[in-house]
Amino acid sequence: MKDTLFSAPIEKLGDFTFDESVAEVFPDMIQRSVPGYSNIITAIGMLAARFVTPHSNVYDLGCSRGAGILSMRRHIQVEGVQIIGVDNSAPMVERCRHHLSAFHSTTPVEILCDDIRCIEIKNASMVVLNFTLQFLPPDDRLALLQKIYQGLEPNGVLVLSEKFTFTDEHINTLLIDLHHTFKRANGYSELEVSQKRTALENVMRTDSIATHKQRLEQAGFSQVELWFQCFNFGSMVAIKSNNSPL
Ligand SMILES: C[S@@+](CC[C@H](N)C(=O)[O-])C[C@H]1O[C@@H](n2cnc3c(N)ncnc32)[C@H](O)[C@@H]1O
Ligand SMILES: O=C(O)C(=O)C[C@]1(C(=O)O)C=C[C@@H](O)C=C1
Repeated sequence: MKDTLFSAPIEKLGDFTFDESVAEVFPDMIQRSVPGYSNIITAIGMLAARFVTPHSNVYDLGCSRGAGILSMRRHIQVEGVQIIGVDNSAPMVERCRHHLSAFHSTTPVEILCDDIRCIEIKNASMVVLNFTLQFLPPDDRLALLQKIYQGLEPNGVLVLSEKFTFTDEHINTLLIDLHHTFKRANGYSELEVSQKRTALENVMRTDSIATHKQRLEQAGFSQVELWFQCFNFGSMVAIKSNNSPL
């Protein structure tokens, strides 16, 4: 379904939430809003083919309607893998479960309606945070990454995709502007772009690439790299090294 949520003037613009109306249009919204989204989803599948090991767990934290899970599941060839998707939006979880059940697979998937800060992560070969960390309060981000690091097995991978801010004001303005041009090219009006931006202001706090790298390293990851960037959006991989002390 087409996203027209911000197309008419909204008198009292509240904070953006992943409610019923957002969940309904979400695939169209994210596809038209995030440059490179499809490439990232495809690459998550390619990474799953390389990193997922037999008899391990795979987590998609903030899985929304399950695009990342489907991509991983299609590429997992090893046996005994359990995929766990987590999202605290009930309307997203409902659609995710329904969508996944339409495809046959031998790899089981469990979708939990829960807060990613509360779940246990263990025996993981791959963890995905695809545009989710930016919605956590900044003070909670390090603890989540530490929990992920501890739950990963050696050689396990974390994929972290985010919208970024840039410390150079000129570059920051340029990349935000290019993102808005991208959204306009995808059919969003000036009003839609600006109302969504205001709605996101209090709920989505973005970090710089340098902040993400530092935080990942602080959490324990020694191998961290940005593998994709388009304008102010991108995706990083962080690998738990083989000779990790933890
Ligand atoms: C931008 S969407 C993620 C998109 C999705 N990963 C994909 O690739 O299609 C962010 C998701 O994170 C979920 N979310 C945000 N904070 C959360 C939290 N603390 N616990 C669980 N889910 C959360 C939201 O409900 C939303 O579905
Ligand atoms: O639409 C925007 O401007 C965004 O920042 C995109 C973004 C995201 O980065 O997660 C914000 C909220 C929606 O979940 C989909 C995409």
